[in-house]
Amino acid sequence: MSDTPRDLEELRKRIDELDLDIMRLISERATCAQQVAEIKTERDPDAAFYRPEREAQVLRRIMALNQGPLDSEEMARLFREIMSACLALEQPIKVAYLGPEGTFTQQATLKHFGESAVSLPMAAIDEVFREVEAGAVNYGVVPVENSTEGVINHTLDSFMDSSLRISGEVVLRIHHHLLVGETTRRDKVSRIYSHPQSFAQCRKWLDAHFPHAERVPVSSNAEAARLVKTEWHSAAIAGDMAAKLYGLTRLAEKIEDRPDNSTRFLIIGSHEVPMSGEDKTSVVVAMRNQPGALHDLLEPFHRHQIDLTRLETRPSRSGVWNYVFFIDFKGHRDEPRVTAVLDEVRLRAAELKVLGSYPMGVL
Ligand SMILES: C=C(O[C@@H]1C=C(C(=O)O)C=C[C@H]1O)C(=O)O
Repeated sequence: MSDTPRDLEELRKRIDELDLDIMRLISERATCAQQVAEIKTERDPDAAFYRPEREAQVLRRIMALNQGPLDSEEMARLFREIMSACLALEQPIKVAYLGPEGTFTQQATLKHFGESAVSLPMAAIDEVFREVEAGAVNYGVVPVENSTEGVINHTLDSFMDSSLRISGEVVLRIHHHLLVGETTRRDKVSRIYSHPQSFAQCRKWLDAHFPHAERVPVSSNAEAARLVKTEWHSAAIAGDMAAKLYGLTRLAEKIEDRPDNSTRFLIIGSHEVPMSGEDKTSVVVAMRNQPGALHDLLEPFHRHQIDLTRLETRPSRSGVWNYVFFIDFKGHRDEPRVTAVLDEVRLRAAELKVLGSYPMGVL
């Protein structure tokens, strides 16, 4: 490629012009979003500005129409931030997440709502639920399942007692690193801190590389990173956010045993979300303890050709029935075939609770 000063100068001039165009267009977009907010408030003074189904549609459209050279996910991420900033102009959205700061749940929160959201760390999953229930925040974010380690029971249990709805999902690729501080003697690492889930996700790597180091489970990856800061013989297994927050460096990168290791998080709120066109529904069903109960439950889904994406069983905490099933499937509760299935299941079940219909994760 020719790289004479003249070409460079011209390209930079063109970039300056384009930046002005982009700025003008983003400002015009922000003004439109402000006008949408005005119309919403005129119609209903308590209207929610944030519309998850509309945001999902905006991002899907961008991904479908993008022609490169940036890849579609990268392009959608940029638009995610533009929307986040437009929304914050009206009212920054407040989101409680399972903390502390620097956890993967915070990373998922920012991935879903963008950097302009106000994110508030909570000490436990039920605290996230409580903050949303109390109306102290607009939404909450909690982990629900990991591709290596399976379901996070605490989150499922919290849904049993809550009236909150699921209003979205976000899937995050989880990359773990072995992190050390400035004073760590790298050849003398004798203790490794992490969350038990992360230890489980990196078990083989640890057995191969640090078979003799003591593995100390702590309440979060971020807590592990915090502890390492002051201990010269310790390391932590944690992600990028925790590394950045505590100024740690990576002794080894991406040490998770499975390269496709990912965690799914749920967005919880108090509103029902209208159809976005590509939706999922989550329900919890209690069945009586009798032969064929699971077959009876699943048969209507099969007959109506509804795609199940997850099925979990939890022990019931009430004596009346023995099985509680958490089911995720494709479709929105307002679609006729979904309504039909739910009506049928309701007849067969001891109890059915729709936890929410929500857009399938886009980013
Ligand atoms: C502008 C709107 O409101 C909000 C802002 C959006 C945006 O910037 O595109 C999309 C959905 C809402 O969260 C809208 O409902 O269209």
